[in-house]
Amino acid sequence: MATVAGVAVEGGHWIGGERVSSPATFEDVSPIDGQVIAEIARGGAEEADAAVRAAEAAFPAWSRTSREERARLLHAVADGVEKRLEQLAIVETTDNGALLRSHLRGVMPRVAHNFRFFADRLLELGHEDFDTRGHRNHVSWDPAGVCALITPWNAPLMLATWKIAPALAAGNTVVLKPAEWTPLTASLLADITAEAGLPAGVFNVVQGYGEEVGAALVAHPGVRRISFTGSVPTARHISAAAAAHLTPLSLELGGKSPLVVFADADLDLAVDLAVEQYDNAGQVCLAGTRLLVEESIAEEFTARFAARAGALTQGDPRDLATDIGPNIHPEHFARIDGFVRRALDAGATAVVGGGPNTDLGGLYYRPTLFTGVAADSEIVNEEVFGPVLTLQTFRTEEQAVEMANSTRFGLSATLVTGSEERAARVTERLVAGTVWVNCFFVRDLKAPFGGSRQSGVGREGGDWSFDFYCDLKNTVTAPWAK
Ligand SMILES: NC(=O)C1=CN([C@@H]2O[C@H](COP(=O)(O)OP(=O)(O)OC[C@H]3O[C@@H](n4cnc5c(N)ncnc54)[C@H](O)[C@@H]3O)[C@@H](O)[C@H]2O)C=CC1
Ligand SMILES: O=C(O)/C=C/C=C(\O)C(=O)O
Repeated sequence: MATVAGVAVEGGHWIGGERVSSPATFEDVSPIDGQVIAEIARGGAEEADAAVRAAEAAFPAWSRTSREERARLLHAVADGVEKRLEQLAIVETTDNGALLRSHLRGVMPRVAHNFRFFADRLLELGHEDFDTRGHRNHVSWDPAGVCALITPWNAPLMLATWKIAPALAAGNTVVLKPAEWTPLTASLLADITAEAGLPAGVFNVVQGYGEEVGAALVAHPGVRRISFTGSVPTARHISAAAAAHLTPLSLELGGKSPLVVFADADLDLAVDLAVEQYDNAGQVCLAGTRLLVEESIAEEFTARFAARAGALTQGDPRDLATDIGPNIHPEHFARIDGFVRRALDAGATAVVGGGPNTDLGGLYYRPTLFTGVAADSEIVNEEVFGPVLTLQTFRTEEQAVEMANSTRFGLSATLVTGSEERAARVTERLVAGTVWVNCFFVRDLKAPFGGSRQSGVGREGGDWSFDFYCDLKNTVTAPWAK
C-alpha cells in the first residue's frame, strides 16, 4: 500500500475480488519530479492466468444478471467515481503528469459518464425481429465471455473505462492491464467497483509490463475479446497473439492527424484550435499535429499562433494555472527530443520552441512548431506524441485533401473553414475515423470511434461497442403449429 498525494493506493493486482501480490515489484515514478510514488506488483503468466480464471468463474452469473441490475451496479460505480473525483484526479496527475485542471473538470467526469452512458444504453438496446417467409428472425446480443483490455498511459482511467463500461454492461467479465507507467487509478477503480457491490471476479486488474503480463493475457485461450489502445508496434504483437486463438480484437492506435485551415476561416478560431493541439503535452492520439494552412493566410496565421503558443504557461501540472505539464517518462522524452533534433538536422525551422525547457528541467519539453518541413520527412509522417506540430501550406482545396490524406494514419481530421459547402466536399474525401469542422474533441459516446488505415481496426462507441463485446445471434423460428 502506498500513499500518493494523501490517497491510499494498493500496489497489488485485483483478482477474484482480492488483492494479490507477486514475488517481484517495479517502481512507479512520477513524471512531475522523478520521485518513486509506489511499488507495484510485477505480474506474469501466472497472474494473467489467475485473473482470466477468476473472470471465467464469474462470467455465468454475471452474464445472466438482469440488464436492470447490471445497469444499477454500473451507475453505483459512477457514483463511486464521482465521490472520489478529487482523489482520482490528483492521483492520475501525480502518476502521468497531465493537468490536474483537466482531470478535475473534464477527464474524471468523463470517467463517470463512461459508466452512466453504457448503463443507460444497455437498457435501450433493442432486439431486432423480422420475418422471412413466415419464419421469425430474432437477433440477440449475447455476452462473449472474458474481455482482455490493454490500455495506455496518456489518459489512463478515461481510456480504460471507455472499454470497461461497455464490456461489463454487455454482460462480460473483464481483465484490465493498465500501462506500467500509470498503474494507480486502475487500482483505485478496483476499490470503487468493490464498494459499489460488483461481484468478485467480474472486474480484475493485473499490473506489470506489457511484454510480460500483457503478452500472457492476450495469448490466453480463455480470452474471448481483446480491446487495445496504444501504439502500432504493440498492436502488431497483440494481433499475432490473437491470431493463435482467432480472438476478435479492437485496436485504437496512433495518428498524425491534419488540422486544415482554409483562407475563409475565422482566424481567431483557427489559432485557438491549433494551440489546443498541445493539450496533455501533445500526448493525445487524436491531436491535429499537422497544421495545413492555405498559403495566402499562412504568414498571419503563423505570427498569431507563435504569439499564442509563446504565452502558454508551462510548469507543475498540479497548479491550476498551468497549460502544459511534463511528458510522461525519460524514455519518451528522449524519443520526442530525437524527433526534434532530426527535424532540425534535416533543415526544418522551429518558429516556436525546438527543445527541452531548460528553465524547468526534468521532463518539460517546449511546445514546438516547425515550418520548412518536407512532405516526405520523418517529422511530417511519424507520430511524435509530444508537443510538436508542423506547418505546411497549400494553394488549392485539391492539394489540401491530398496532403491531409498523405500519411499511413487516419484517426481524425479537423477543418477550419467559413464555407459549409467546402466543409461537406472536403469531409467526404478525408480518410479519418472522426472529422471535426470548426471544433475539436467534441465527443458524444453514441458516435463510432476509431481509426482508419494504421490508426486502428474496428470502431467502439454507442451500439458499435455492444456489437464488438457481444456474440450476435440470430434465431430463426418456424411458425408454431396452431
Ligand atoms: N487511438 C487511440 O485512441 C489512442 C492511441 N494511443 C497511442 O498509444 C501510443 C502511446 O501509448 P503507449 O502506452 O506508449 O503504447 P504501447 O503500445 O507501448 O502500450 C500500450 C499498452 O500495451 C501494453 N503492451 C505493450 N506490449 C505489449 C504486448 N506485447 N502484449 C500486450 N500488451 C502490451 C503496455 O503495457 C500498455 O499497457 C501512441 O502511439 C498513441 O497514439 C494512445 C491513446 C489513445
Ligand atoms: O474520447 C475518447 O474516447 C478517446 C480519446 C482519446 C484521448 O483522449 C487520447 O488519446 O488522449
